[in-house]
Amino acid sequence: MVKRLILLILDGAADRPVDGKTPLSEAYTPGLDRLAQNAVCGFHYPVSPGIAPESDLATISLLGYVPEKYYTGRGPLEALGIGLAIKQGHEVAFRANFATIDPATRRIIDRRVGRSLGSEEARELARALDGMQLGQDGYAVVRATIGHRAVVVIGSRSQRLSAAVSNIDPAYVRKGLISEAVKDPEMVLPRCKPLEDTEEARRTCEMVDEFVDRAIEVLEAHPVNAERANKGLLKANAILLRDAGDRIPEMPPISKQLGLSPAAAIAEMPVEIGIARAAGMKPYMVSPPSGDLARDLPERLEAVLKALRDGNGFVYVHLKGPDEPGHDGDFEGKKKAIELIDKHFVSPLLDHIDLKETAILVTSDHATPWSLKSHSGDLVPWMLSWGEIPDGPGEFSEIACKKHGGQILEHGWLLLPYVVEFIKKRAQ
Ligand SMILES: O=C(O)[C@H](O)COP(=O)(O)O
Repeated sequence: MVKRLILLILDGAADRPVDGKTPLSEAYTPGLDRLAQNAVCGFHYPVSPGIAPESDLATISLLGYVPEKYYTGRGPLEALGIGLAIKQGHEVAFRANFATIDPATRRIIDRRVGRSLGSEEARELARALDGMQLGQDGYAVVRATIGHRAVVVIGSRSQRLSAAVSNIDPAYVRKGLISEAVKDPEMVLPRCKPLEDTEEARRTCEMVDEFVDRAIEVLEAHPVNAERANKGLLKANAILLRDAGDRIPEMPPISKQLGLSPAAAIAEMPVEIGIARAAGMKPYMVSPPSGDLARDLPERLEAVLKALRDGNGFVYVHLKGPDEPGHDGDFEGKKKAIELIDKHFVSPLLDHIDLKETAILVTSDHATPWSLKSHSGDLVPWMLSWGEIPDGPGEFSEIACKKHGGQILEHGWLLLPYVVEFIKKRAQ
């Protein structure tokens, strides 16, 4: 009988075959191969066919929550992940990126400052922007998170604001509350557009534009950027805002949804920590990604083992590794990230669990094809490994799961119910 289920999400690991190969299919993964001896596998569209989701939307869907019903934007989840409360109606939270632009033309040179901004540098820059006064009684709260990433809250002391505003980031376009990755975006810093015909949305856009414009001046003049320029590094002289939201999603606890409790989460990025909190999971905190997977993964593994020892019936694990090389068009880097996760996480995990009692569901939140350098709406493979399953595909990849033939799910939110039902039926 399954006493516990581990959901392992390899961020961005899924890919689009080129010459019949993907980083997953080419990676050396003895741990995943062991899981694939006793497994079923298939595919899912993380949200719905044709949607190239961001990680947060895809993860909420994969945890079994229908986005149209629960999703309220990435900004509030990033804020929740770092313990920043939002005053609903008077504040709007955004996911932000420090970026490099040409201030004269507003052309975006690099949306992530070349992934070269240290978290301490980002904290100094955030401090220079935090508390900025906007309009009559507006303000900005700015918190750096990991690397070039940040959370920005735009607020007004007396007036109501709205999250129905466009992204100040061309890489993701807003369609209602969700954002989708844009293929070959025009890399120019846009102005904010209200997405509803209300005074609140117009007012919020005015404050967003004022913040973004004044941030360029402050960042251009900041000593951190003078130092970076002297070292020949890209300046972090702009801040991109996206995925506005004005409230935390109200989601029923996942342990109730699954009938597996209690529920725990091991996640590296603020947004997934925020999702875990919103879903009623206990986060087992780990240090932020250092850029060295071999150094970080043992700590992640230890946190998972502690969550299992503590008696959690559902453990959600979200490992960031493969996504960034996918965004950077780096096939070898993505393959290497998968191999390191296998070597330092999956393989040693298997030495500590009994697959007769612990089932493991491995998947990816979305595809980040290295050939596209962005998220895509491609089908994503999933694999359920459990000792009671007599055989399996023998390896975990888009190629192997296609050959093995398995359930294709139109929406990611169908996956966990399908897996729980599969286990129940087989256990009878
Ligand atoms: O790495 C992240 O924070 C996201 O998953 C991708 O966001 P980006 O496109 O701004 O890097």
